[in-house]
Amino acid sequence: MRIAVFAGDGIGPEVTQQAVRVLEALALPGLELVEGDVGAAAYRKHGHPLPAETLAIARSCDAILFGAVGDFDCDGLERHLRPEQAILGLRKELGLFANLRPATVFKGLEDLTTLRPEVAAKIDLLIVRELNGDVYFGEKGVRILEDGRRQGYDIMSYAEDEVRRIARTAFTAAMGRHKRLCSVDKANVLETSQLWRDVVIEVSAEFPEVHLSHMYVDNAAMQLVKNPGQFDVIVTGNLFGDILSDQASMCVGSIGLLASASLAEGTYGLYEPIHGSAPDIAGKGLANPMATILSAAMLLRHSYQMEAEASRIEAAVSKALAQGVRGGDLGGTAGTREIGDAVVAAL
Ligand SMILES: NC(=O)C1=CN([C@@H]2O[C@H](COP(=O)(O)OP(=O)(O)OC[C@H]3O[C@@H](n4cnc5c(N)ncnc54)[C@H](O)[C@@H]3O)[C@@H](O)[C@H]2O)C=CC1
Ligand SMILES: CC(C)CC(=O)C(=O)O
Ligand SMILES: [Mg+2]
Repeated sequence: MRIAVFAGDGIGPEVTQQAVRVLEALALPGLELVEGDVGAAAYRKHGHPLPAETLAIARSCDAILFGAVGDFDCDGLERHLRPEQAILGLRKELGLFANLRPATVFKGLEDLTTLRPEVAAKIDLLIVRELNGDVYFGEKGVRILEDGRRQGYDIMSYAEDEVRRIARTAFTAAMGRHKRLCSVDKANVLETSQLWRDVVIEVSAEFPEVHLSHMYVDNAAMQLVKNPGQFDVIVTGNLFGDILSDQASMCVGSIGLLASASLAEGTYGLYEPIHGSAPDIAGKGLANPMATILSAAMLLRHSYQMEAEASRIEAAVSKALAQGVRGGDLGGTAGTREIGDAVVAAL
């Protein structure tokens, strides 16, 4: 088992350290962890947020455990040197096109979400976000118009094969759950979304057992708060999925709880919390590492088919929460290390 560990910036190293402790506590046979530099930390050391050495480590491993990148001090750098290019670059270079972001309410947290407990309690959804295309990877820049005004632009596009493969991932995920798939787009305004919708409908013919519905993204944002229990699997593009998953995190309690898997074809994957580097709390030992710990569980499940070990980690997180171990993000006082201790003890 050879796993790359890219901790990154801000709270990245703090939360990753706790996830590594949990992996080590499982005494997995042949576990080898290989650290690499990403983000602002890598830029300062190597002059690039995703150095060739880091990419080589990634390619030499079976999976990546990723913390977070981002540092407001780097916001003035040219875009290709900004810390966020590390995660975008890894996703693109490694063909990590399918981002799975599950959101469920842990027992005992129903009162701690921003929704009414009876609304939150029904949440058990999976957001399947396309990760290699959309406006994030289109041509972009700032140009000068004829009248001298500056104009920023980012091209949104999806090719049909890109939609087809993420749709298949989402339908397959729905088959393993409650067989309901909601495709979220903005087809009433965007041509990219109309093609998205047409292709998702084409792919649905391969999955006759799955009930497919469509929803505009603005309505989806509203429905996630009004009645999130209606969703089983949501499939959507890169930008909409990014936004909706942060929103879903608060529907279940905190962004410090949401894990993710970014998968390529096959078993290779990158696993990271959905949150960023949280500069406002970095270095203070306040970050909730549970999202990263749960990402390590997803790593064992998806890249190594270690279902028992993955479930063991998830049960330990659940137990720690049930025992009342709560970070500041959930209104508690437990620090990053203390939460890590509690999860390790609950394994
Ligand atoms: N995959 C990645 O590496 C991502 C990187 N970023 C980057 O992170 C930096 C900060 O971005 P923000 O928009 O502030 O998003 P953020 O997710 O880092 O933080 C948003 C808010 O949530 C809180 N928060 C996040 N994770 C938490 C945790 N584990 N425990 C407790 N509280 C937590 C933060 O303190 C902050 O108040 C930026 O440079 C951004 O580009 C943002 C999202 C993803
Ligand atoms: C920092 C970005 C590149 C992406 C992001 O916010 C995310 O993937 O959740
Ligand atoms: Mg995000």
